[in-house]
Amino acid sequence: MTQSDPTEKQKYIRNFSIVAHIDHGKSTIADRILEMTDTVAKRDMENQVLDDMDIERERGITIKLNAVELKYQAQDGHTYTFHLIDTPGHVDFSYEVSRSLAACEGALLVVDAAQGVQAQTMANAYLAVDNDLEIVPVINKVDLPSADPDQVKLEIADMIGIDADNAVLTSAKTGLGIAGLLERIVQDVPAPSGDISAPLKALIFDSVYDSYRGVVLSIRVIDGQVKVGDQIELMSNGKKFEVTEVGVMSPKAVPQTQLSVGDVGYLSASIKSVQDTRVGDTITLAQNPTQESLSGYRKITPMVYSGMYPVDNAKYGDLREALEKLQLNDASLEFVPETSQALGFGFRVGFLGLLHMDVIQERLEREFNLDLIMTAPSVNYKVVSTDGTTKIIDNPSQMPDPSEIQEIQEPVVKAEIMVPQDYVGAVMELAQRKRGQFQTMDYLDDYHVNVIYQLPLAEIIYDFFDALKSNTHGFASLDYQIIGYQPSQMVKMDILLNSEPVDALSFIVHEQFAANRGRQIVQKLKGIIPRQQFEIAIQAAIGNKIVARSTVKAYRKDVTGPLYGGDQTRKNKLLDKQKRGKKRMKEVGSVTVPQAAFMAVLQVDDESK
Ligand SMILES: Nc1nc2c(ncn2[C@@H]2O[C@H](COP(=O)(O)OP(=O)(O)OP(=O)(O)O)[C@@H](O)[C@H]2O)c(=O)[nH]1
Repeated sequence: MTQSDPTEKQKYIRNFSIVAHIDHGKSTIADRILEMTDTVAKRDMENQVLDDMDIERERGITIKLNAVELKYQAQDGHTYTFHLIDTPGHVDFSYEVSRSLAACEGALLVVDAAQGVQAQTMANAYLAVDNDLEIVPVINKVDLPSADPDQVKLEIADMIGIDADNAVLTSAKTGLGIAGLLERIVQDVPAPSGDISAPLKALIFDSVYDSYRGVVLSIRVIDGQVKVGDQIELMSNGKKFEVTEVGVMSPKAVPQTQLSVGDVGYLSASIKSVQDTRVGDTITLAQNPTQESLSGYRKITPMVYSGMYPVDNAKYGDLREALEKLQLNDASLEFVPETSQALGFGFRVGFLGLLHMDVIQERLEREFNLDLIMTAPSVNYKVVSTDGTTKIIDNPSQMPDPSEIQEIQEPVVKAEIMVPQDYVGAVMELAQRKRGQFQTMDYLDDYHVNVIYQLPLAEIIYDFFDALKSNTHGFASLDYQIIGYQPSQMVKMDILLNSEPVDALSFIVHEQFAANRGRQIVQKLKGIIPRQQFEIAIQAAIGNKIVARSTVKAYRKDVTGPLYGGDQTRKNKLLDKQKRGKKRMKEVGSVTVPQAAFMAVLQVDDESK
């Protein structure tokens, strides 16, 4: 089959992403671009228009990728259609980056002029290179007094290996350089190369659930075209649907009659089940299907698992529905039903990291109005039994009896820590403490070192990143990937309340830290579990061996007791607070256990005794 010439429209399309290390200014650059192309009227311009979820605004981070269409009148007199796809920068969300890159021909690689190249700059640049994208280096925040664009150019060349002599210098804050950046997009990013006369081939790179329209897909048309009334087929499962609406985001949804080769837009087709659509899947026409689907995205597997239980057991169905809806947007979110003796019916949920977990929990509570109890996050372990079988365990309470275990293996990561040479000692000390094994150390230029360690994932997911930042005054950056499993001396710690083991409080810990962690957790729980009308004995045990114990004395609680006088508003406030706190408590046997107890294991410090 010969490829037909690109259409006139196609020649003037530019599809690009913005990639960067966190906080280097992607969202602000996107805002300026929207403003300069009059996509958003100045008066409607809120900061970071693309970050439209409340949580994103509040935390100032981008969680979901967003695609927006804008028109740009270039100096050559033509009007270009830009599709800008914003991507998140946090290490937890790097899978979103790879999804959006597959829909583009180019990437703006944004680097902070004061901070220079960081670990995620490199990781994202490599993803862009893997996707054969044209990279436009952008050095942002040149308004900062500490900006050193020439140094950053050298870093981009030395550390990433792309020519940065003609990098675009911008200040997204003042708007400086943004006009030049728009021209560079026209010149450097290639027009999409697909074939309009070929059968439809479109990539699903995102999806959201809308209660009126059903599932709304974000798509990139690679070949052919699609219009309202077409019968489409999802190539992974053969399911067919009739298209009810296609359009572009500009940045609000604007319906169109069709989407054709090179376009990035949305499509809805009365798809009711959130299970039917898979991000990374290919859409084609049922009548005239394409022969080959696009190569899917790399499969993303969760790193951390946590139990999620509704405080009110009657909300189990609501929780399932809410998780299903979130999963639609989030290919990496996994969940299966699980039961806990202590907490009742809930789900084991897999996350990419703790930030991801936090965000999901917050969305469930805010958007779906659910009160949840979550158990401490855990990685998964491979357990080789004495009978030779191997099982994957992602819930500590399912760990078999020690007498049946031949070996426990834990996931390990290759961690690349990029740091100025002065801090190498601090990094090594931290990694060593976290059971790391030194691999290699490379000088990236005269000043930056890439220190490579093999580290247990369990040590990395908790506070490693924060500890790394504080030990290096914020200069270190981290990128990691799971490389396999290694045998480790892990043990399961049980927590008993009044001699009854509480399954949801068990955790797995390295033998070396076990006794200390047992002692600390018992102390923590003593502070967290409120006094009740009877005494509560708290014990930590490995198998039958009790390693620590403590007691919460009986007490009739009256939070307003210590308040003198009759300040009723203050009293009411306290009572209100207590009532709200109650929502996140669970009766475990006869003991009332607050949410914080299940997360206490995250707060213990293996160093302090
Ligand atoms: N001085 C200065 N500050 C900037 C500039 N561009 C962005 N900032 C600030 O840098 C911070 C991070 O900017 P964002 O646009 O949120 O960064 P991001 O890369 O999108 O971050 P994530 O969405 O969290 O990945 C914000 O406080 C911005 O106001 C700039 O050119 N100059």
